[in-house]
Amino acid sequence: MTVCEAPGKVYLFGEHAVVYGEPAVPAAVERRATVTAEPREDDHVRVEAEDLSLDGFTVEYAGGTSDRPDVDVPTPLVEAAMGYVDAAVEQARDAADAPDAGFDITVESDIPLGAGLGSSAAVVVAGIDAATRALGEPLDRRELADRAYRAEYEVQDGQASRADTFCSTMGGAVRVEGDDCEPIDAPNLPFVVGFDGGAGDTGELVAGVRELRAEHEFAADTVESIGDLVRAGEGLLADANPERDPEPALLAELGELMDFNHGLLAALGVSARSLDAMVWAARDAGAHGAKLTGAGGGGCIVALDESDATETALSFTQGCEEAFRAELATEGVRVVEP
Ligand SMILES: Nc1ncnc2c1ncn2[C@@H]1O[C@H](COP(=O)(O)OP(=O)(O)O)[C@@H](O)[C@H]1O
Ligand SMILES: C[C@@](O)(CCOP(=O)(O)O)CC(=O)O
Ligand SMILES: [Mg+2]
Repeated sequence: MTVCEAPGKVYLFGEHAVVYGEPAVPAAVERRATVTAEPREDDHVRVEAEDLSLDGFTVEYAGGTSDRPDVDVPTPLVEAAMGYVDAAVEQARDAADAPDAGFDITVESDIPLGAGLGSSAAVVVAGIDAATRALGEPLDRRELADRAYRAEYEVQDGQASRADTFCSTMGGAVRVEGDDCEPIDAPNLPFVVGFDGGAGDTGELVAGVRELRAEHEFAADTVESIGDLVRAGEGLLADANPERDPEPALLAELGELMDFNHGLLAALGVSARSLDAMVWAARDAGAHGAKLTGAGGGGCIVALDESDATETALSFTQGCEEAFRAELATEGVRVVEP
């Protein structure tokens, strides 16, 4: 039995625009998906996903065709859920040159689903790592990140960047621009997350931006402007001392860029009333800046605040179901049981 866990992430800046080749800076946070992989005698894959609905469910299938789950879960949820685990298993089989390998897989996660914290990437990264290790063919981190990206790319119909999967694999803050992915030295930023209890459909939201961008030059310009602000943000991070707590002036400047980034994402149609409400609650509470994180449509916002004011204000904000401090996960994917 092999167990691996991989972190979720917040976007400091650059989601959506990163899909079109602009740079983005996500940072891994200490909320993890844990995947257990146990090789089987046959070629079946049995998946237990405890967190996918109130009751969780178990599904067993061979060669990618899902049987009925054990409990009553709507089929689209099962299909949506199985997509990522299925793609991770396929990548592991391919990497280990074991096309008929079967597994018992268990997924547990404290990353809210579809909320912009990269639960899909964490499940795929931990899944491929656990399954390849279970077959005695561990991958180095770069290859693991690459295979995890390919899995997300497939499930999201060719609409995925390398940002989430690279960040979850490496941990810490990273910079992604097209195929170019590098860890960056960043100071420990005081992230506060607000979660509206809901989710957005990543594929649909990405497709919406794609259409807007194709239709209007000003939407394409908006995407480019996001790239410009990411470059400005990177410059600020590069000048900061990663060993020290960030200076108030740095937080103020990063916060201003986050506010700007949220405005541009809202212009691209991916915010939501609940996300805007949480962003404003954070700003009113004195956060340096706040923005939605991830695909949007519902889910999470991220704010910068070293005091407790934002977390407290969010916890009293109508529409915010959970507010928490998100510590930087300096370690990416890791082995819990070899
Ligand atoms: N605990 C889990 N168990 C199984 N699958 C999961 C789990 N968490 C996330 N997933 C998969 O990831 C999908 C959500 O990914 P996505 O829509 O990209 O949102 P995000 O990555 O922002 O959380 C879920 O529909 C499911 O397929
Ligand atoms: C919108 C996007 O930039 C980020 C999606 O993040 P999440 O899956 O919502 O956590 C898509 C991508 O980069 O693949
Ligand atoms: Mg995702």
